[in-house]
Amino acid sequence: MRRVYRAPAGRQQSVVALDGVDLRVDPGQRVGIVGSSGSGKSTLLRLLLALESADAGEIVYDNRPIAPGGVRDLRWYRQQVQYVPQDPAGSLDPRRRVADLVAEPLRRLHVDVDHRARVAQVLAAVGLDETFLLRRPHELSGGQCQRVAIARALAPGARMILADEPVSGLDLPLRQQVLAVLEQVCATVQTGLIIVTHDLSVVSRLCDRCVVMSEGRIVEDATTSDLLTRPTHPETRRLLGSIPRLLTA
Ligand SMILES: Nc1ncnc2c1ncn2[C@@H]1O[C@H](COP(=O)(O)OP(=O)(O)OP(=O)(O)O)[C@@H](O)[C@H]1O
Repeated sequence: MRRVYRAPAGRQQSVVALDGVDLRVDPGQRVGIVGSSGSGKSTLLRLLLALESADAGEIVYDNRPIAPGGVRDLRWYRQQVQYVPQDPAGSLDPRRRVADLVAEPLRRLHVDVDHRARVAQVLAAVGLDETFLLRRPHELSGGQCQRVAIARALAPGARMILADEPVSGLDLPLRQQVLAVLEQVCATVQTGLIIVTHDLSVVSRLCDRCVVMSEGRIVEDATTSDLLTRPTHPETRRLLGSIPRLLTA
């Protein structure tokens, strides 16, 4: 796949955000996408979410090509592939209650299940009991907001969760809590995960596979344990060097 952002008239050069990216993810796989700032991670995620089109190449899911389009065309895909944003507090409508926030994708995507039961089920999966149903986002901690965001993603029955730096805005104890929730959810609900992060320790905890990006290309793609113990690309070694504790683990 290739994605180029054209320069506005009279401005600097176009940016090649992705070039020659070829990624196959199997059902249930948990893949970390790491790389330095500007390496193309978020662009890849936006393409996978069908929010933007590639200039060359395509996204294929279950043998069907995916392209940005109308809500109706993409409804089935949006049910299967859901997004957890970086800033949960900012992404949750402050006026709505948790029950309503989690039910919203069920309504929008016309998911034919008992909405009330599904909301309770996914909230329980992220460790929030019914006392949270009537709270609004300002009555939640950052970690609880992120749990609600994960519950929202799970609600339509997603088979794959795409997350962009889902714990980077949280302090250390909350990061650990949310990582534990994601870990547990992936294991119990058996959903796949593609997680964009700067942090290899997040990958080592959650992912069975890791893809390293540099300047719009995939420069290394390996099992997490191989990547952490036998990195082959200089960019991977550089990223590992920024977390020395992992090198000695
Ligand atoms: N809408 C856009 N218009 C122009 N250039 C863009 C746009 N979005 C991204 N880019 C450029 O594309 C390249 C890849 O950006 P991208 O956000 O995908 O990187 P990233 O690896 O996610 O970075 P970060 O870790 O800082 O979020 C960068 O050079 C960026 O400046």
